[in-house]
Amino acid sequence: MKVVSGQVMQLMDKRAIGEFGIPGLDLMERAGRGCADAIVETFGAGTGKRAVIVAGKGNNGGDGFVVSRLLSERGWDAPVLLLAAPEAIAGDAAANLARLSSGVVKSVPQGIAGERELFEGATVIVDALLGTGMKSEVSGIYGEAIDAINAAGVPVIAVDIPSGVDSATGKVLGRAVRADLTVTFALPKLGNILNPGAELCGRLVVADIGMPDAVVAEAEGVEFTDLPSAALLFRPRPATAHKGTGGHTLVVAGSTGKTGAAAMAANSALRAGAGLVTLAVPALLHPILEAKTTEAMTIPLGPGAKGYLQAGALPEIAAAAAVRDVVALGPGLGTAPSTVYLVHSLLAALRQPIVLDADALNAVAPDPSILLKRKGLITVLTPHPGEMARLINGSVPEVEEDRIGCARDFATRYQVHLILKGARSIIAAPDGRIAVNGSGNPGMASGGMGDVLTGVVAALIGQGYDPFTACRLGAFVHGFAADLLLETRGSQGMCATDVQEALPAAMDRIARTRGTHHVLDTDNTSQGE
Ligand SMILES: NC(=O)C1=CN([C@@H]2O[C@H](COP(=O)(O)OP(=O)(O)OC[C@H]3O[C@@H](n4cnc5c(N)ncnc54)[C@H](O)[C@@H]3O)[C@@H](O)[C@H]2O)[C@@H](O)CC1
Ligand SMILES: [K+]
Repeated sequence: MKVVSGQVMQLMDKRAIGEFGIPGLDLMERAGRGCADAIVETFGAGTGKRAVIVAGKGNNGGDGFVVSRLLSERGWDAPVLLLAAPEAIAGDAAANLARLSSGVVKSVPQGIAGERELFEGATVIVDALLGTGMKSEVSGIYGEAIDAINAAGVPVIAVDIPSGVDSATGKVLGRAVRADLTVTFALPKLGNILNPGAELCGRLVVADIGMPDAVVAEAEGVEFTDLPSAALLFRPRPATAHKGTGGHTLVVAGSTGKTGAAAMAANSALRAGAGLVTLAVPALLHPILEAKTTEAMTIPLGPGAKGYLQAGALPEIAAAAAVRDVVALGPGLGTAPSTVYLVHSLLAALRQPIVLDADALNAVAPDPSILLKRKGLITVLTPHPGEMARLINGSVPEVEEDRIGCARDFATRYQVHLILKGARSIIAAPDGRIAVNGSGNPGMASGGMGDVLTGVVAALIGQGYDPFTACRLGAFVHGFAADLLLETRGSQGMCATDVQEALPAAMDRIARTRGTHHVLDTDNTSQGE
């Protein structure tokens, strides 16, 4: 599903009105109806129900006026608190204000401090203060209103986006409404899917406001991977499948104390559908990995009694890689200088697709330009924010400040695919395409999860998925396996091997979801695909 910034959505609104002749009033009517429908669906018929609409002076407030009118028609009591003088309202919003019955609107240009009793006993508060037109930090009467909404102890429905959330970044500008449900229009905005905005939205519903398909198709945006989108990416196995169809993944991993990383990457590749997996490890650790793995084949690398890989292992690894479809490089490798040298040599020597993680990323970080030696080949990096910070010679806060920008800059500059991990992982392609992953939960904040992801992405590339799809689908499958575990086991104490074992069920659920509605999208099933 496509996701756009608020600014792009404003341009889309303009195109719909200017080029396609759709009256702005119609768009506003459908937006308000989408909200009113969601409210009635959630809270039921109107008798005795009261929605308090807190409206700002722009079109977000205009949507709120429509909500008031439509809820009144359905028997609700739907008073409006307008944080402006009625004369300050213009355009479509003014037209909708004029359609409200007398006594419904209370204009409070001085703020809502004296009006809080209106919230007492309300069924729901409708936040129609600020939408995509928010320009600056929220303060003054708008800030007080946001605080009052959050303090009321009443369910909150946000119109388009919780007021105070920047629709382009998901950041809170000063303060923001915490909503239980957000009804957004035509397409989600970036602020609806990026944290902290995503969390402040509560459940997200995308209402169809009749945006022309061409406007949606031509809008600049990013992809969001939810369950139905993942199902469209997923290719079920053909009936004639054999182990060759699943590809052969080579995992180069492990050092003393980190044999688990090697085992998880290999086993996760198998659980993600790799036909064959070979695990190449330091010879000293070979007996341990032989015991830890069953289906994976193993190669003991390098003579000598070192518990880590050394530069001399290059020819053996290159020979092994030459007859495999993809190489996963990094889990548990350690940072011995000879291992770092080996990683550099492998990057220059191997022609196969490589998925780099963990210590392989640390080996690259001092001089990422080594990645340019692989220009034209498939290279995937899967850094967490700490590894990403090292790759850009910056800090974690710098990475977190602009996760999309950071991932896109690195991917385009070094011509790699990249998964920047963390809640709502960002997937970036060398041509600048971006996807945001919609699966996963806080239970995944434990060691080894990255090794599982590496195995999954490598296995998908081995199965013939193009690298961008492998990254999108891999990130989704990984998070979704963890989401399935929530249903039965909760998030506390979730282990990476639990996620590894849940991968087949996750992929099965994804396969069976084909053709169903977007998780976030109850009103509009296929826009943006
Ligand atoms: N034709 C359209 O453009 C449509 C717009 N729609 C709605 O319109 C919204 C956008 O409307 P607008 O562009 O009028 O913008 P908003 O209604 O989001 O807010 C703009 C108003 O708030 C003021 N403002 C901006 N930042 C502020 C701050 N930090 N503190 C206090 N006041 C601030 C601005 O000066 C302006 O008066 C969307 O989010 C959506 O809800 C929908 O009705 C669908 C159609
Ligand atoms: K809002």
